[in-house]
Parts: sequence; structure tokens; C-alpha cells
Amino acid sequence: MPVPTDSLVDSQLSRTPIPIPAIFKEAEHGFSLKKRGRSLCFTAPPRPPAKSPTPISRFFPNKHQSWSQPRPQSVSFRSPEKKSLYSRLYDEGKQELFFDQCFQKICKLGRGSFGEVYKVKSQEDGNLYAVKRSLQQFRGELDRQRKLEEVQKHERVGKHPNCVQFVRAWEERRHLYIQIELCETNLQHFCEERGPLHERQVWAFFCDLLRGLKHLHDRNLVHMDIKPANIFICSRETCKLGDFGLMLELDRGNLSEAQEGDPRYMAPELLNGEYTKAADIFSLGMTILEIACNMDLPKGGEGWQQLRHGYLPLEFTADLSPELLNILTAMLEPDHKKRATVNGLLASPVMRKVETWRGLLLTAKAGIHKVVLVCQFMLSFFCVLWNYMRNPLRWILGHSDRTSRPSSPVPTPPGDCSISSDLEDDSLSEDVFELPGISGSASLLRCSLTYPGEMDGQDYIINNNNPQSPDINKRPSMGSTSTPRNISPEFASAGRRRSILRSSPNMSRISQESPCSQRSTGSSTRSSSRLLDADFQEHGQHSSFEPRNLLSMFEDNAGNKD
Ligand SMILES: Nc1ncnc2c1ncn2[C@@H]1O[C@H](COP(=O)(O)OP(=O)(O)OP(=O)(O)O)[C@@H](O)[C@H]1O
Ligand SMILES: [Mg+2]
Ligand SMILES: [Mg+2]
Repeated sequence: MPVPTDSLVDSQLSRTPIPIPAIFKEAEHGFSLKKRGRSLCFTAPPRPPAKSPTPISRFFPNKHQSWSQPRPQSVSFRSPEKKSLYSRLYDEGKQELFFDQCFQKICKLGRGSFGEVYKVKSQEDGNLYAVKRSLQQFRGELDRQRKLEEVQKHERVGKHPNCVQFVRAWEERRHLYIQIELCETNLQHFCEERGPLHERQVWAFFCDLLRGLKHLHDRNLVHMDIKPANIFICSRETCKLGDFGLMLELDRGNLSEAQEGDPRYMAPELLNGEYTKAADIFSLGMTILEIACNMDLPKGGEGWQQLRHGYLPLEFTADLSPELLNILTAMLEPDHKKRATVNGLLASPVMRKVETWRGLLLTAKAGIHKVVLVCQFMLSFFCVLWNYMRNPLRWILGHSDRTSRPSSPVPTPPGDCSISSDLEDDSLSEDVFELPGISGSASLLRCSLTYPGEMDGQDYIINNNNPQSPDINKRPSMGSTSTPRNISPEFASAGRRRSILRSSPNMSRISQESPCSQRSTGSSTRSSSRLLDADFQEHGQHSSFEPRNLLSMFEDNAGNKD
């Protein structure tokens, strides 16, 4: 690795090296380019569980604690009194979770150290959201308080176009659920899909992120975990800061609880316990360096030290414009007191220019989007009108024929077979899919059950590898994006095993890691899938169960027609 001969940099590098935490021992020693499409699940093991001792409540469970009761409860720090969760769709008499009753689970979007995030459709308003569900149950009151703090932090952030929007949160059966605005992808996935970004795109994202960061810093909030996996891209490629789980509230004096984020993006002064807004500037600088240079940031070793001594590797930064290089140098200044501030960066002439054209571009995109919507509406309206005018009699007869049929549930389009509203389905799928050769038939059976009436003369073939299937299937990885720690050999081998499973033709579609695992259907088929579950349990063997049910279903169908 060539180190610049510049005497200034040399003198900086010859200073006593910054102590590296023990977890970086195995980290790489130099800089390298990003490998395209590399799966995240091998590099990002989840964080170890909280360090607190085993809670007494484990041994003497306190039945009177309101949060350990089965009823869902709203979580909000704006109104301290406990409120039971209200929804016109929620029926307390049912065993199903509030989440299952009020949302249609579409697929898993990702996983971090705290929770799993699902793409869902709200049954109440029909909109799509992301719901983050804590991975583990509360282990006691302290653990619960710690988890609930993320809600408090979200509420403190408030509304801003460059921060992921919080909707509401609730707890049920010792799990926390946080409903947030749905984003299209995160910056890490975006860069993996698109490869090196054009500098113009980098400036645009940079501008958005600085605005989001200004919103936080103006409120004395420090994000503490800025990295591509915690940056989200929403409609029309707007960048937003998200995952406020490690956020510090400087005016609340909660610095004793501060945790460092990902070591690759971590500011050097954090090792000395200096928690300031400057740490966010450093992490954002690292993020921009990574996406602008397509660089694989080191987790430790010599490369990690060099970046924290103000040395930017020439072989990566050579193509950057002098403006971007200057800004990055100011953001990655080793001394946090001399580092650039968010206001200083936004006030720089180059950033003001970027802000102006970014504003114009977003307005133009929004305008074009509206025009396209109007055109689409007009087109479909004229198509209907044309059909009607061509043959009004057939149209009326056809229409009345269709409406006179006995009412049957609206068939879900094939792509929607992935929609599930049952969290418990995860375990069922795992069992089912351990049996080779059963997956395709099982999905066919489940999707067949979506059409209890006649099939409208169409063949609904569920193609597991269909590129037209829900968009989430195209995600390169849905693995954990949590802060990397040492990868144990067992973890690495487990990861390899998973990848082998995923590449096997029988397992490809239904792996637990699959972004949009195409499991059971929506609410209309929930009872059917329950029947299936019962049948699986009763017969133990899936292969014996399946043909019998398929046949009986066709017989029933034929009988009904007779
Ligand atoms: N609003 C969202 N829209 C789309 N995808 C999301 C959203 N929120 C989270 N995700 C996906 O889920 C992943 C994990 O989410 P998040 O980072 O919030 O979890 P976490 O458990 O707090 O992670 P960490 O270990 O970084 O603290 C993200 O990297 C992203 O891929
Ligand atoms: Mg995260
Ligand atoms: Mg988090």
C-alpha cells in the first residue's frame, strides 16, 4: 500500500497509533475495492445480547406487570399514561396478534441487531409501511426500557423529509413493534445493485443527508450510527437517515449509555469517550468516501489507522473532483474540534449550488410523476369508454353476467401469494422446506387455496423464479445489516451452509433468508393455512399429506360445480 511521502502526513502517521479495540484484531490491513453483490449475512453477525445480568423476573415472573400481559399496548413517550391500542379491525377475543390482525405481512426487508423489519400493508388505511419487530422478547423491565428507548428517540426526531418517519409503536407479548415509513431500499443495497455511483448522484445523496443531519444536530441529537445500511432511499431517490436506536440526546445527559456504532465508520475520538456531533460528521464522511470511491472500508488494522490520521488513499480518491476531496478531508479531520460542522458544510458554495439544483430536480421529478399519473388515468378511462362504444350490448351483457355470479373471494394475483400475515408461518415454512422436493407443490397448494371458487379459466402458475414476482425478490441481500463484530468460524460455516441451501434449486425460493419468502396467503386464506398446519402436525409427513388434499380439493371443486 503506497503511503504518501508528504512530510506532513508522515509526521501524523508517526504519532502514537490510536488504540484498537480487541474486536478489530482480525480485521484486514489495507484498502480494497468493494466486491459487487457480496452478501451481507457473512459480514454482519448480530450484536451480542445486552450485558445486563439475568433479570430476577426470569426466576419469579411478575404476572402483574402490565407489559407482560397478552393485550397489545401503545408505546409513546409523548403521552406517558398507558393506552390500549385501538383499531377498528382488532378483535380482542381472537388469539392473533395485533400485528397479524391489522397488517398483511408482505415480506422481510432486513434484519439488524435489534429487530427484523417487514414490509406490510395496513388493513386500516391500505398503505404500505415497514414494521420493525424486536428480535427477542423483553427479558425484564430494564431490557424493556432499553428497547422502548428507540421509540422515544424516534419521537424526538420528529418530522423531516430527510429522516425516516415514525408512525406509531406498540408492545405485545413482550415484543416491541415500531411502525415506520416504508423506504425502497437502503444505501448499502442500492450501491451493491448499481455498483460505483456517479459523482453527481453522490452529491445529491450527500446534500439530502446533510439536511437530515442538520435537523438532528439542531435538536442536540447525535445519530451515532451513520452508515449506508442505516440510510434509506425513498421515492424519487431521496435519501433519509434512519435507525435511531443508538442516538444520543446531548441535552438529556445520557452520555453514560452511549455506544459506538459500526467500527468502519466510527470517529477516532469515541475511543476516548468524546461523544459529540463531530462523530456524525466523521461517519458521514466515511460513508461518502465509501460510496464515491466504491471502497471497502477497513474494520481495523493499518488502513483503519491511516484513515483516522487524515490520510485518504490516493489510488481510490484520484478520480474525485477537488471540491469533493476538500469536503471529505474537512469531514475526516482527526481532531474533532477542528472538524467541519453541518452548518459549515451546508454553507459552503459548492453545497449551496448542489442544494439549488437538487431542489429544482426534485420539483421537476414530482411534476413529471403527477403528469404520468394523470395520463395513466386518462388512458384507462378512454380504453373503457372505447370498449363500451364498440359494442355496448356485449359490454352490458358481459357485465351483468359477471355480476350475477355467486360472490367468491377476489382471486389474489399470483405475485400476492407471498403475502402473509402470520408470523408463526415462519416456523412452518422452515419445517416444510427442510423436506426436499416439497416446496414447489406446497406453494402450489397454498396458492390454489387462494381461489376457492372457479379459476376464471386462467392458469395461475406460481413461478418461484419469476423475475416479475414482487420487487423485493430483486434485492441482492436481506441479511443482517447490524454492526459487524468478529465472525466466529461457526457463524461463517453456518453462513456458507445457508448459501448452499439457497443455491439449491429446491430451496431457492423458500429459504428463511429469502427476501420475499412466498409463503401462505393473506387473511382470506389464513384459515386454510391453519388447516394445513393442523394437517402437517397430524400426519407428521408432509409428502403423504399433499396429494390427498390436492385431489380432495379438486373433487370438492368438481362436486360444487355439479
Ligand atoms: N423503513 C424501512 N424501509 C425499508 N427497509 C427498512 C426500513 N427500516 C429498516 N429496513 C431494513 O431493515 C434493516 C434493519 O433495520 P434497522 O437498521 O432499523 O435495524 P436494527 O436492528 O436497528 O439494526 P442495527 O443493527 O443497525 O441497529 C435495514 O438495514 C433495512 O435493510
Ligand atoms: Mg441498522
Ligand atoms: Mg439500530
